[in-house]
Amino acid sequence: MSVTTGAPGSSAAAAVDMIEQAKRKAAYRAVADHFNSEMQFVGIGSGSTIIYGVEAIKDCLAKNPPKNGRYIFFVPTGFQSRKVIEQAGLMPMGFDSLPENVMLDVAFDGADEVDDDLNCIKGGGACLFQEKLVATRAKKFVCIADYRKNQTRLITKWPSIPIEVAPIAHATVMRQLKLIGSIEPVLREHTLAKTGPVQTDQGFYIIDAPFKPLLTLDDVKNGKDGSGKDGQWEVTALAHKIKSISGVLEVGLFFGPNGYEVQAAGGQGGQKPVAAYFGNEDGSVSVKQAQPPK
Ligand SMILES: O=C[C@H](O)[C@H](O)[C@H](O)COP(=O)(O)O
Repeated sequence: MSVTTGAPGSSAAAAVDMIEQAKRKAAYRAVADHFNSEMQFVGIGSGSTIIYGVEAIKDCLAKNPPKNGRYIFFVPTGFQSRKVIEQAGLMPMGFDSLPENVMLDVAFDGADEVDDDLNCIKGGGACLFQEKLVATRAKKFVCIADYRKNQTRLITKWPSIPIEVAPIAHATVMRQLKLIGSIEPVLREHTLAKTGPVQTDQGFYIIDAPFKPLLTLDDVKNGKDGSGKDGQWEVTALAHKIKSISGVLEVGLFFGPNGYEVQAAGGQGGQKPVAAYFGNEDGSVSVKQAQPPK
């Protein structure tokens, strides 16, 4: 996760403040559109933007508390996420404690980049495995981000795909990634005081794998070749290819049918969001959304 800072009063500080305001605006809109106090189970993602999502939920509950002393359970996607839930005074529930047949009413999360088909790159903050578990357990998965994440294709501004790997397999996975066209994948390492590889909540490593900008399904329908020839991939094809490498726990591409489509076909949730909210520089919010069921 990159964090830009600047001296108070400087133009860098003003830019940071504008980005934070954009995230907050997007979060409040997303929560207003997709959360209410009658819900019972809500997924909470990871990163800097979801903090505003939880703030918006807390504000909403202060105005409209659940009736008859009922609790809403908030399911985290990792350590940081659980702390955010606890610090807001909300009730956390571990993913593995969810009753068997229960779906989350909604799950909110950030994203590193979102394309025009609502495919996402996630894992910039080293969380992606639990995020995918939670997203696919939700009736609707909703992303919140700022304008920098809103792109036509993935790997436009965000440079690489985070991939969670078993430590023992990291070198062999990196070799495989190069063979399928990744341009110099790197093992993510700590950049501050501690040295060594970043470890996820599962004790795994993260490889950041750059690729050429990814094609959408529309690009393929319009005749472009996304099969990986010359390292040019369509999102879904690449996600399956990476997931099939031994040693990969999860890939930070959220793709395929969204929750509405999966449920219409008799399944549970989907890993692609049904809506993504982007706070803009001018204070407005842009929304990309899938067609809700009739
Ligand atoms: O690993 C981190 C998660 O996928 C985050 O949701 C994603 O990186 C977005 O983070 P942020 O809200 O800090 O931009």
